[in-house]
Amino acid sequence: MDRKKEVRTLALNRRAALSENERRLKSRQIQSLVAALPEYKQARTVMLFLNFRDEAETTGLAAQTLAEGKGLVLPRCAPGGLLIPAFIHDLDQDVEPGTWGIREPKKDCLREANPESVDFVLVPGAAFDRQGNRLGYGGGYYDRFFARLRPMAARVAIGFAVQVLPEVPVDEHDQKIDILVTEEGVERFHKTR
Ligand SMILES: Nc1nc2c(c(=O)[nH]1)N(C=O)[C@@H](CNc1ccc(C(=O)N[C@@H](CCC(=O)O)C(=O)O)cc1)CN2
Ligand SMILES: Nc1ncnc2c1ncn2[C@@H]1O[C@H](COP(=O)(O)OP(=O)(O)OP(=O)(O)O)[C@@H](O)[C@H]1O
Repeated sequence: MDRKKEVRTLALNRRAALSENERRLKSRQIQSLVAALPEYKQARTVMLFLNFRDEAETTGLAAQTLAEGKGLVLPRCAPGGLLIPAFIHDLDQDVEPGTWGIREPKKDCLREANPESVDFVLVPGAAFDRQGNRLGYGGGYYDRFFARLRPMAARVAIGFAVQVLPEVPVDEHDQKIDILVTEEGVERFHKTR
């Protein structure tokens, strides 16, 4: 647990050291790479997250997803480490700051999505390695949520290259991602499910 905390802090500090300009440029590259993935192109229902703190920006990708007529799902944080996936149709009107100040689907008009209907999931993270492991912020939200997806749904993490480390610590419950996208390119991992 302490090891995870250390590695999380290290990676988040590296991310925080990027300038606004670097972040904007790299975020653009990351979003283009994601949009070019066959898994994204083929997806009818896409679950993204809207960036907070100094994460890579995802708003452009969300706008593109809506413009392409795909179903856009965003997670809402609920007690117990639970994520509620819900459809949104308008990035301004259907979104409000949730528990952690993250922009999430409005609580009073939640149009819940069945996790089984999601084809593509964009996954945030604090640190990643080249074996498909990911370390989150410690909420366990995504590890719990992965269990509710169809096995064939694509789990695609994004982050800046400075967040990729030789090895991140993992526990029994940690689930692997299928693809990692940074501004430097796309890495695919062997699906074991
Ligand atoms: N944009 C975005 N949305 C997301 C995530 C994410 O990483 N990025 N999540 C990915 O899972 C979930 C939110 N997870 C979060 C987990 C922890 C904290 C947080 O602030 N934790 C405290 C420490 C709490 C403690 O240790 O008791 C902190 O960091 O100060 C925030 C969000 C769902 N939505
Ligand atoms: N599938 C699960 N079922 C029950 N508890 C879980 C599950 N996954 C994670 N947890 C619990 O959630 C807490 C946080 O886990 P962990 O540190 O792995 O989160 P993380 O991967 O950093 O976060 P996230 O998945 O939100 O990005 C731990 O206490 C862990 O035991």
